Amino acid sequence: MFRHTNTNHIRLMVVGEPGVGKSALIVKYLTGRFISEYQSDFDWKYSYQTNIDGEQVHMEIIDSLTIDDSHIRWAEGFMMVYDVTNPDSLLKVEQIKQRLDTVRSTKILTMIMVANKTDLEHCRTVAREQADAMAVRLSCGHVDCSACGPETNVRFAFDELCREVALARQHSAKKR
Ligand SMILES: Nc1nc2c(ncn2[C@@H]2O[C@H](COP(=O)(O)OP(=O)(O)OP(=O)(O)O)[C@@H](O)[C@H]2O)c(=O)[nH]1
Repeated sequence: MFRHTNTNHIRLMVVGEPGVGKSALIVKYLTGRFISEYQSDFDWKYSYQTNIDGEQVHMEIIDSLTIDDSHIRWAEGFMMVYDVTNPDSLLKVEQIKQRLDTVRSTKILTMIMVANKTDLEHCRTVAREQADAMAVRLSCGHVDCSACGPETNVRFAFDELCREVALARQHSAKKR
């Protein structure tokens, strides 16, 4: 899938209400480790090389405290994170989507919704059906994750977003 693109350089942004586990998910993806308390007084841009579907991919990932317009224009793919124990964080996803739509000239956004903290299933207050319905409304994938659980789902979420970005590039290249 990636070989049809001009470059395997992909720019991602992870967004969501404070405390949903954005930094924890990124660090888990990059290092395979869960860091429970993460100092987050700054915006961070990570650079990471990995192999997806047999191809080398170089990605940059922004973990931002504030959702800056320049970052929204910079990113090609958005990971919208909510916390399954915090219903407000799900509502925030829709608000952020509206913000992204306003800042971007196109309504077609490459994004994935991530339900984080699924290790706290016993504390879940977000109805799975409500979140699934939102993912359908926003036309995006929806993945369960836990930054302190197995690495597999976290890896799947980031890799899947990269695949979506590569697909979106192919579609826009065909239109030209
Ligand atoms: N149980 C559990 N706790 C998590 C998980 N992910 C993150 N946390 C905890 O949630 C808290 C917030 O995590 P962060 O990664 O700092 O969240 P954030 O979204 O980056 O927060 P801001 O930087 O404030 O926007 C920390 O105490 C983490 O240890 C998870 O999957 N499960």
